[in-house]
Amino acid sequence: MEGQSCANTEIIQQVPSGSSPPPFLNLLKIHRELLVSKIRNTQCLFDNLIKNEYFSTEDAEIAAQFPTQADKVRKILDLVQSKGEEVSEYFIYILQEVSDAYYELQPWLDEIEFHPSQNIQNKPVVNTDPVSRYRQKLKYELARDTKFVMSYAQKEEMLLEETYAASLIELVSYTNESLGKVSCLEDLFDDRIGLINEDGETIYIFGDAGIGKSILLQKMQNLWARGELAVGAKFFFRFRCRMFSCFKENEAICLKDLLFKYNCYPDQDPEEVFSHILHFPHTALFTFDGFDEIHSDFDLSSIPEVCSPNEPTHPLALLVNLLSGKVLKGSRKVLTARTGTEIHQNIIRKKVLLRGFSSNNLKEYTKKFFRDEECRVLMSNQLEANPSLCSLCSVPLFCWIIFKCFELFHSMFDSLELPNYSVTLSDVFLLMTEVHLNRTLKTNLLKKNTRSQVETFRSKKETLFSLGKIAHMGMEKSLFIFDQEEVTSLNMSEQDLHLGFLRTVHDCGGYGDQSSYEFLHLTLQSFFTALFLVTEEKLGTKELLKFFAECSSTETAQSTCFPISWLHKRSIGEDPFRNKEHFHFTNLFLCGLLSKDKEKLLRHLVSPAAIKRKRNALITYLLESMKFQLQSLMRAKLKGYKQIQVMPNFVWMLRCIYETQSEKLAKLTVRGMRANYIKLTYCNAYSSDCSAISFVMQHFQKHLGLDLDNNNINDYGVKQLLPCFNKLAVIRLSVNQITDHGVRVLYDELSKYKIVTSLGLYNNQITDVGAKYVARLIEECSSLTYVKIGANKITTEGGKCLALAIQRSKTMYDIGMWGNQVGDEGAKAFAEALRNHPTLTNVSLAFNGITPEGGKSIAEALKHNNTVKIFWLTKNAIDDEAAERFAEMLRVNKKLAHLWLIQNQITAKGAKYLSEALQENTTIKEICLNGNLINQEEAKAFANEERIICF
Ligand SMILES: Nc1ncnc2c1ncn2[C@@H]1O[C@H](COP(=O)(O)OP(=O)(O)OP(=O)(O)O)[C@@H](O)[C@H]1O
Repeated sequence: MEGQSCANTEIIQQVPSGSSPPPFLNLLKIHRELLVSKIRNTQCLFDNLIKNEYFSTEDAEIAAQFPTQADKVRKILDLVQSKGEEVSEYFIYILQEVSDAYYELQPWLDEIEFHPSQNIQNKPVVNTDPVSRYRQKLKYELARDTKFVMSYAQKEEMLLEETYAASLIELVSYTNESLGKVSCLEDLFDDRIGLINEDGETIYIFGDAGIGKSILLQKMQNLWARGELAVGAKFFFRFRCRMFSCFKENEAICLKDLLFKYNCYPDQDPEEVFSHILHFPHTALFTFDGFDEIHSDFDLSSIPEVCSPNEPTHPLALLVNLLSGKVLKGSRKVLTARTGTEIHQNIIRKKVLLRGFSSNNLKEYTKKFFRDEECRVLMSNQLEANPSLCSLCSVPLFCWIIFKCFELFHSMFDSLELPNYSVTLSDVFLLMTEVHLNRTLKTNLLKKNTRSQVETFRSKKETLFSLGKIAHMGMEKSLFIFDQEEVTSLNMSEQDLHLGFLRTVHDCGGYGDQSSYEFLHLTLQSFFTALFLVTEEKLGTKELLKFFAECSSTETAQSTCFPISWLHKRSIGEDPFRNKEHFHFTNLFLCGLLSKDKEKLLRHLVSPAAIKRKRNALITYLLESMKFQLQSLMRAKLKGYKQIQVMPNFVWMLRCIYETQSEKLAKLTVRGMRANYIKLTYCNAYSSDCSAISFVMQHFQKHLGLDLDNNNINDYGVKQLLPCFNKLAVIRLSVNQITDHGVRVLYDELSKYKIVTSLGLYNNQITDVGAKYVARLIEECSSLTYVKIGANKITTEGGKCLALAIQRSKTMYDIGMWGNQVGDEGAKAFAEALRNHPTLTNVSLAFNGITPEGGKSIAEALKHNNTVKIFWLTKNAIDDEAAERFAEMLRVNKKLAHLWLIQNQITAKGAKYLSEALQENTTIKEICLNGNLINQEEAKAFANEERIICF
């Protein structure tokens, strides 16, 4: 040590005074052993030193003849040091520049704060290290190959960057209990979370078909290639598992072949590269996609226990050895498979479950998919409008298909102006089927798929039949899980089973070790059942319509919906609360598949005669059923209207009619209604149902009342009503989810036709913006006399606009504002409207934050009003002083019949004013003071005045 510091002093002393070049030679001396242990590649040093004439070829030969790498490095260091400061500096510069080869020395370079002089920086350095050259090649190829995502239908390419959205990734235990969420892809390799088996080497990612396993691996590969996956991997090898089952049984390859021949070949010195990988296995990362896709007769139990990386073996055995760590122990492996694939527990290090899109992920994906904001908003509304579509969208593949359908619809609507073109659920499912069927073409990576939908369906006819058969068999028995025997008896091929419509189910008991299957989504089983009903050539009418009968289990439904006796089938003791959605969906798809425009496709699967026969049977049935249902509905007569109140089942009927896209059926339904006021309240109708509702309602000849109160309709739903606005005289949409945008649509449409008399918007999400549209409607449509817009988010501003519109209107009869926040200023504006209004009869400003000040203005205005009969001021802050003004008003006003002052702050004093005033007023029928500050004892004072109600 002492000697060393002496030598340093000596060197430093040699530096000419006035300049202070860094002591590079000295650095090489001090850190000699570190350099010897970390420099693995000497060729690159030789190449650069010779090229810059710092070394002669003899120098290189002398150093190269040493048998070990360490001795070679020692000799090089000796030679470099002997040649002085500049060569030493250039030597360190090589280490810095070829960072790939000397990556282990990068921390050291940081530590010594190495900054080469300008002279040295001007000297060239070439990277001739085969390992780092190989790494660069891997990076380049992966970056190139992962830049684009081929769409599932294989018809277009999209940039990964612009396509990928995060999804729900969960670390789980062997038994799939959650161990935490993965927030970034590095978490997958971090042993601090989700480690379940230290000895396992494989990170096992699983999830359903189309959930995003492959794209997740692609994202991982792309990040690595761009240097953005900080997990310390120097080499990245990716494989599709299906490749391993393409070999013949007697074929054998060794690890080197697998890496180099079947992945990426090193341009220089493969031996050195391979030996580097063998020496540093932890720097290699593998991804194996789709373990479920391996189909081979190869006997995995025949894999030998001991294995060497150099020994050729069957590729499948090599895969298993890699995954289990018998070959290249310490390397990292990521394996994906569909849910239900059997993987040996002992090879698993971590288990990762892909759950698809959360609602936030879905929003992000929607943003990426639809660049155009208008389109994006429309799509989001549609998803909100349709819970069955929305639930399908948690599976990214389905989401993509649904978005594609929407895009198509939107482009047609915009560019070709086909306002009548509508996408039905059957359209979406047909596209979904087409995409899945095209999966089999996935192997051909270079060729885009140009097959039409017809060709795809025709070529996969048998597969569709098999799937239809199994779905139908299950639907008949209410069976959703199929065992191997059932599958075999229906001749389902292995390939059909793995197309992605079915998934394997485990732990369902009773089936022993054999696999069982279920459809990926229950609606898919319904769809295939319908497809079976349509494509089974000889199927009779009874069989065809069987599931309509299944939908009617309760007495009411049975007696009201289904008039055809042979369709009735209900065993005693059947559970009336059984969920019937899958039957409803089957019927829905049956209607869709038998619609006229699907015939072009389906006649390739079944004869046109059979389709026609079935369509006729279906239409006849729907008509009879509709007639029967309508006959038994509750009917009432309102002023000028004949009302019917329909049941939730009726919404399914409308959905079916819409799916048939049959105008004739829609017209006949309207005729059969024999009513012009349709009450669809509490029918659990969603916005998407509004398409079906307007598809039928637009055929009314005259004005129509449509009551959709208490459903799940949002702005999107309002838009879907577009085709029937020209008929709507009464439109009630209270207790739904309508915002200002929906109100804007209402204004635009209703003001065009000016026939609306009554508008119900109670309990929605309307703000002052929406209130202004309603105000304009009141002003512009003298027909509008009845508006309920309470329980929204309207404040003073909106309140004032409404009041002003009412003031200007010569026809307004009823305004309901219960539960907004117009406050005193709003109340004053309403007071102005009341003065001498010619028609206003019912007014509610209940629960609107009105204090005595606002109350007084109203009382004052009512002195000058001769139309209002009922006034609600319930739940405000009216006190005795204001009550006194109301009392004064009652001495003058001779029209008001009901004054509601429930839950205010009136005491016995205020009540006394009112009671006294009644002596001069015979028109008022009641003043309701319940919930004010009057106790039982005090109330006795007004016992003689029946019209004062305190309790
Ligand atoms: N995270 C995601 N972001 C954007 N799109 C996605 C995402 N995940 C999946 N997709 C879409 O779904 C399609 C199917 O995904 P992917 O091929 O990764 O599914 P998979 O789980 O590997 O399915 P399979 O088991 O059928 O092979 C993709 O082509 C893409 O359109």
